[in-house]
Amino acid sequence: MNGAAPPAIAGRRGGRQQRASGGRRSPARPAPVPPPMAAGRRAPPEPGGGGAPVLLQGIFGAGPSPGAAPCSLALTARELQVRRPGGSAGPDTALRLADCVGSAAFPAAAAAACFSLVCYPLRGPRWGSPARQRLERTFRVCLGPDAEGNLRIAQAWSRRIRELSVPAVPTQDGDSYGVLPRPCRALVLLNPQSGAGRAIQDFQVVVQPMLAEADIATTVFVTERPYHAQEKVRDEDLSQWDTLVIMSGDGLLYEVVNGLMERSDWEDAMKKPLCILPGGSGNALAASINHYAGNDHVAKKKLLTNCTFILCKGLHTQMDLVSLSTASGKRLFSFLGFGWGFISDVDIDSEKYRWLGNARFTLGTLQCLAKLRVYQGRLSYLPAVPGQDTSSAPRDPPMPVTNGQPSHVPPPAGTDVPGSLPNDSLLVPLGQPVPAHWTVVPEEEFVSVYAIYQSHLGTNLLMAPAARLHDDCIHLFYLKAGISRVALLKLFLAMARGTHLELNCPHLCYVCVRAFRLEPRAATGIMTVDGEALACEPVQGQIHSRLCRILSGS
Ligand SMILES: Nc1ncnc2c1ncn2[C@@H]1O[C@H](COP(=O)(O)OP(=O)(O)OP(=O)(O)O)[C@@H](O)[C@H]1O
Repeated sequence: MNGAAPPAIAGRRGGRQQRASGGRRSPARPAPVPPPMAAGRRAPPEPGGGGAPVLLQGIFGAGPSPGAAPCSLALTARELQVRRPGGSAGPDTALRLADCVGSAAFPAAAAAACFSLVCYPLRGPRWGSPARQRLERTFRVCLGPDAEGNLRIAQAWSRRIRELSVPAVPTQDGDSYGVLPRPCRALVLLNPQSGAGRAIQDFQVVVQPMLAEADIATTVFVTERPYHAQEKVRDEDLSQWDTLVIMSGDGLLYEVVNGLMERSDWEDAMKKPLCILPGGSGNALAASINHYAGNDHVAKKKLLTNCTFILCKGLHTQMDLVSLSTASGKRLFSFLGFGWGFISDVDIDSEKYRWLGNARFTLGTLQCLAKLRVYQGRLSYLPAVPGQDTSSAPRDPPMPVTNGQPSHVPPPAGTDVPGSLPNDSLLVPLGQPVPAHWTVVPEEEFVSVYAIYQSHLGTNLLMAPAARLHDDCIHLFYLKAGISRVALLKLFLAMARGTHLELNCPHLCYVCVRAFRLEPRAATGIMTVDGEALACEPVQGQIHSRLCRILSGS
C-alpha cells in the first residue's frame, strides 16, 4: 500500500513516490580509469616520516574560477592537506576524510576541470555543543589545453577521495558491522504529523541535499495514518532498497520493526539496515545514536544533521530487540523501552501538546507531578549477571510468586521451526510462576517502572548512560512508592545529564536484566512500548541479542 506524497514531495514526477538522486554532481557517475600518472604524481611518504604516506599530490587552483590562486594538495589515507606555495611546512588546512560525505568531478571553462569534496566537520559555537556543519571545497585542474586529460585527473582525485572516505569497519566486534553500498537506494518512511509537524520541511531542507551529496537516492513514502508504515514494510519488496530510513519519532520505527517481524521472511528482512532521522518530539533512539557516536548532546536541526551525517557515512551495526508478550496474547518487538506509571503517563498525557515539540515532556512532567499516583503490581526479573542485583529485593526466592502450572522447561537451543518467530527461551507462560532463579521485587507499590534498552529516554533524558546498541541487556529502573514530588523532580532534572543515579535516591532502583515480568494488580494506568500506548495488563519480555541492523556512527 503506497502513501500519497503531498505535491511538495511528489514534485515533477507527479507520482506517489519520488526518486531523488545526487543530481549533476553525483559522484556515482562512472569515471574512466586514468593512467597512473594522470592522477597526479605518486609520492613517497612525507619528509621526516612524521605524517601518513602521501597517496596523491599535485598543484591545483584553490577554487573553481580561472583566477584561483594555486595551492598544493596532498592526499593521505586520513585527510586532504592544502598548502599555499611558499607557506609554512605544515598544511594550511587539513580536511578529514572521516568528515567527508561525497566528492565529484566536472568539466570547467577554458578546458579546465574541477573536483570538489563536501565535508561535515564538527564545529562548535563559543557556547553550546558542537554539531556537524557543511564545508565544500573545490579545486581547479588546468595542467594543459587537453580538456579530457584535465577531467581525468579531476575524476581520479575525486574517486580516490570517495574510496578513502568510506568508514573503516571496526574490527573489535566480529562481523557485526557493514557499510551501505554506493550508489545507495533508500526508502524513506516519513510521518508528516510527527513532532511539531515539520518532518516534510526538515527532510527537504536538511536531509535531502546531504543525501544527494552522498549519492544516496531517496524514494519518499509519506504515511497517511497509524499503521500505514507497518503495512508498507510488511508487504514491500525489500530487494529494491539498501536501507529503510525512518524520518519521524520513535513510534514510526516501532511500526517498521513490527511490520518487518510480521513477514514470513523476517529473518532476512531484519538484515536490512534501518536508519532513524529525528522528526518526532522524543527522538530517543536518534539521541542515543548521537550519544553512542561520541557526539555532545544536541537537539532539533543539529541532531538531525548529525544523524543524517551518520546515514551518509553508511556504517551499520546490529541492535538488540526485546520481545514483549501480553496476557491478552500480543507479541510485540521493541527497540527502546517498556514503561508503566509516571514516565508512561507523561508520554501519553502530553500527546495533546505535540505542537510544543520536545517541550511537551517538560509540561507533561509538571502536570503528572501535580497528580502523582501510585501503581500496584508485582515486578520480577532475571538479572543479566547471575547474582548481580542492585535492588533491595531478595535473591532467588525459594517459592514461586504466583501459583500455576509446574515450571516451564525451555526448549533446547536450535529447535526453533524455520520462519517461526524467535523463541522466548527465558520466559515461561504468564499463567505460570516465574522460574525460581528469578528475582521478585518485594515492594508492590510503584510510582514508575521503566525497562529501557537505549541510553536516552528522550532527546534531553539520558536515562541509561551505560546502554549500547547491542549490550544484550535490559536496563530496568523502578521507582518505589513514597518518593516525594521534590525528589522526583530532582531525579528528572539530573537525568538531563545522566547523573540521576549519583543522587543515591533510596526509592530509585536500577538493575541490568535479561528478562522481566510485570503483573499489575488492576488494569489501571497506561503502559507504553517505545512510546506507544498499550492496554494495562500483565506483560513480560526478554532481550533478543542483535536481532536487527541500524545505521550507527560507531
Ligand atoms: N499520517 C499520520 N497521521 C497521524 N498519525 C500518524 C501518521 N503516520 C503515523 N502516525 C502515527 O503517529 C504516531 C506517533 O508518531 P511518531 O512516534 O513518529 O511521532 P512522535 O510521537 O511525535 O515522536 P516520538 O515518538 O519521538 O515522541 C505513531 O503511532 C504513528 O502510528
